[in-house]
Amino acid sequence: MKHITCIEDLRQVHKRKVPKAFFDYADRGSYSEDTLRANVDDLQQIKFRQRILVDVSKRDLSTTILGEPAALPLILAPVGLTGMQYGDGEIHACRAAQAAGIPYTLSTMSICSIEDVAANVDKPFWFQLYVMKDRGFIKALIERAIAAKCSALVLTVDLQVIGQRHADIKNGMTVPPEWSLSKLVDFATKPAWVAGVLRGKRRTFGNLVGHLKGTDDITALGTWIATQFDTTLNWKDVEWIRSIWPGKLILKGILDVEDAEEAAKTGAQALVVSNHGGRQLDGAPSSIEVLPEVVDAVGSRIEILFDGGIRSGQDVMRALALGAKSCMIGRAYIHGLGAYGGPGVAKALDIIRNELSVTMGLCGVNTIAEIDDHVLAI
Ligand SMILES: Cc1cc2nc3c(=O)[nH]c(=O)nc-3n(C[C@H](O)[C@H](O)[C@H](O)COP(=O)(O)O)c2cc1C
Ligand SMILES: CC(C)CC(=O)C(=O)O
Repeated sequence: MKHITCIEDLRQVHKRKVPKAFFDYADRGSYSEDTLRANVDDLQQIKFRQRILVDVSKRDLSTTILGEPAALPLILAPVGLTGMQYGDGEIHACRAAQAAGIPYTLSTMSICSIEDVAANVDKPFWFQLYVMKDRGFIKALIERAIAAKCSALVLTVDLQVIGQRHADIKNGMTVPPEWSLSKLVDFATKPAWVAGVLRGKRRTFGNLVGHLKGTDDITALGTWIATQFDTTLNWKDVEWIRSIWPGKLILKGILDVEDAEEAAKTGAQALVVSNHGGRQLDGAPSSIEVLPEVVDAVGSRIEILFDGGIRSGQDVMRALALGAKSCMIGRAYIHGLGAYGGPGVAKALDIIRNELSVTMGLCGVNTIAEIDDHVLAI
C-alpha cells in the first residue's frame, strides 16, 4: 500500500475492486448531489493560519469522546451494508477502529449483526438505531445492544423518509437486488470481492433476520423494510428511547439551531451535526456551514460531534476549529475497507492521523484542546 498516500487513492482502488452497485451506493448522494458536494467543497474553502517558530515537538492527538479517552478525535460513522463492501466488513472496521483507539458505530442496517460483531472484537462498540414502526422490534434491538455491552446508542433522526439516490435506482440496488446482464458481468470481473463476501458470515441484514422468525429470505426482508421507516417519529419517541436505553445517547442528524435546542433538553450526551453525508435532504446546507451556529447555541450544554465531507486530517482540524469536539467519518473509511479490508481501514486512519498531526504542527498547535478558530485565517 506504499503508493496509497491519500483517501482519494483508496477511493480509486475501492472503485476498481467492488461492483459498481455497491461502490456507487457508498460514494454517491441524493438527487442533484448538491449537498454531497457542498460538504466537501465548503470544508476545503476554510483556510488555515500558518504559524512559525513554535515548539511543536510534543504534538498529542489524544482527546476524550463522551468522557472516554480516545487516541484521535475520530469515530467511525454507522454505514449500512458495510459487509457488502468487503466480507465481514463490520468486524474488520470495528477491529481497525479499536486498534487505533477510537469508537466504531455499527449500523442497524449492517450485514454482520450486533452479536456477530460483539463475538469477534475485544472492546465495546457503539450501536446506531433506526426507529422503525415495529416498536417491539426496536425494544428488542435495544435489549440486544445492552446485552452486547454497546457503550453508546446513536439515534439517527434524519431518515424518517428516504432521500432518493438516483444511482441506486439505476443500479438496481433494491432489496431484493435487480439483476441485469451488465451487473452479472461486473460481478464476474470482481472474483476476489465475490469470494470475500461469500466467505463472510452473512449476505443480508444481520440485525433484521432474527426478527422475521429466522428467515433470511431477502424478498420478505425487502417487503418488511420498505414499510418500516416511521414517518410519525417525533420528540416523544426520543423520550421513550431515553427511558429504555440506560447508557450514553447521541442524536445524529441535526442541522438546525431550534432542533439542537430541543436535542439539548432530551438528556442526550451528544448530538451529531450531520446531513447524512449528503444522502438525505438535497439542498440542505453543508454540515460545516451550520456547525458554528449549533456550537454557539448549545455547545456548552451538550457535546457536539460533526460529520459530512471529511476526507483528510486537514478537514478534521477545520471542524475542530469551528467547535466540533470530534468527527465521524463515513466514506473515508469505507473507501479503505472496499479497497483492502481491515488494513485499508487502518490505512485510512493512518492517513488522517498523519495529516492532522502535520497540520497541527504547521499551525503551531500541540494539543487537540488548543484547536479553536485561532488556527483559521479568517
Ligand atoms: C454508504 C453509507 C451508508 C450509510 N448508512 C448509514 C446508516 O445506516 N445509519 C446512519 O445513521 N447513517 C448512515 N450513513 C451516514 C453516515 O453515518 C455519515 O453521516 C456520513 O457518511 C458522513 O459523511 P461522509 O461520508 O462524507 O464522511 C451512511 C453513509 C454512507 C456513505
Ligand atoms: C439502508 C439505508 C437506510 C442506510 C442509510 O442510512 C444510507 O444508505 O444512508
